[in-house]
Amino acid sequence: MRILVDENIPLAEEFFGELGEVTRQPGREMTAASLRGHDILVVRSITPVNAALLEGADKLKFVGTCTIGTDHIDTGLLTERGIGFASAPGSNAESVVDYVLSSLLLLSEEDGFSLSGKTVGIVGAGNVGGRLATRLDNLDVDCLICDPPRAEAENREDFLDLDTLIDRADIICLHTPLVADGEHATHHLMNRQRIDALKPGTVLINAGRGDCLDGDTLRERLERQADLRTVLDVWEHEPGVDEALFELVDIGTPHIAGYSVDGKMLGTEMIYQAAMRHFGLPARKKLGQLKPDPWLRKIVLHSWTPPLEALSLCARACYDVRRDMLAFDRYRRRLGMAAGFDAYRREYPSRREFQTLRVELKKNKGGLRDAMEGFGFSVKLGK
Ligand SMILES: NC(=O)C1=CN([C@@H]2O[C@H](COP(=O)(O)OP(=O)(O)OC[C@H]3O[C@@H](n4cnc5c(N)ncnc54)[C@H](O)[C@@H]3O)[C@@H](O)[C@H]2O)C=CC1
Ligand SMILES: O=C(O)C(=O)[C@H](O)COP(=O)(O)O
Repeated sequence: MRILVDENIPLAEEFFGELGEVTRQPGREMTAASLRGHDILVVRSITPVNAALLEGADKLKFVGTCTIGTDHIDTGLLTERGIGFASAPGSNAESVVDYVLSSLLLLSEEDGFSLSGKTVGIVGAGNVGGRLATRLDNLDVDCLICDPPRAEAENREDFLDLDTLIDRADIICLHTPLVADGEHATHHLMNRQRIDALKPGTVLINAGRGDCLDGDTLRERLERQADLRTVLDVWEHEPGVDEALFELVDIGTPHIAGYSVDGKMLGTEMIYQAAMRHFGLPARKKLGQLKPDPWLRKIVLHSWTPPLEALSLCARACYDVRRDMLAFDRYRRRLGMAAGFDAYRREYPSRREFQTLRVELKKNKGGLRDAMEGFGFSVKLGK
């Protein structure tokens, strides 16, 4: 078999090599011509798998995307053409939650607020939003949820509509998929009326999809009144991000919230397993054998540390969003926005999830253990 794989997918040779020849290509350069003769296509979010690309599907039997989002895939067309398909739901959800928590820690340090005094509104409570709610809940942070599809399916009367959530929350986190139409469409879910309704001081985070938020309107609001705190990992028209909006946000990163080593490698493994199922073959390779050890395995807190100090110490040691903000800024100054956006993602440095870090506590009191576990670290009580 011949397998065409995006250049930015780790362990593709290790997983897919047993099936045949693996060819790498930058995702934005994949065309019908490059697809010809391939049996399997493995992509990331930057490759639209649509009628134009599938012109070259002369032998294609299976498409996998090593991502959670599937808005770049014409799944209906794949079904019509009898081509198997799989995505990697949940693969990098922990990584996105780490990103959001690191951003919140940074803003809380800069502005001198405590997360425990804030109400966080989560829009889209699936794998990412649901895990974020659990971790915040563990820290006794009040969470409000807006997720109309789940509210309907599960009869959840405690979920709110988006306008009520905007009215009540101090921090709003968008984790919706991009859905173009239908009852629960999310294109410009944060539209002019909702962006104008944001209270001064609101923290707005978008780590879902850029098109879920009307970027021009947000830019206009920030130009008019610099009274919001904004964190954008996803943008309209990536990689050609609006420079003026980028300059105005507090934390701006190039769609890397889900870029932990753990999340990316799990995505590859999930697509490998799905491909093997599709072809009726045994999936013998396991990620456990292939994943590198984290650079930092353990932190020992020798004496009691106030929980918030301990959290930010360990979170920063594991993943600090500042690294991505500063590095991306350097890349875009050197290469220009679009080239810098893609180059930083391609050369992304190693990053491990909070759950890979073991925190050893010599003394546990004042809810320290609960706070550390609640934040996602694995905790051991030492002697
Ligand atoms: N920035 C990044 O690097 C990453 C971004 N993502 C994006 O985040 C999205 C969410 O990821 P998951 O939580 O894993 O997906 P998921 O499919 O597990 O959850 C999405 C949730 O959004 C809800 N939803 C759908 N329409 C809605 C609406 N109109 N209003 C409110 N809620 C709505 C769904 O009911 C579902 O519970 C992905 O679709 C992807 O686009 C995912 C991973 C990494
Ligand atoms: O999983 C998703 O959905 C994502 O948004 C990816 O983590 C983003 O990575 P790329 O596919 O754009 O490299």
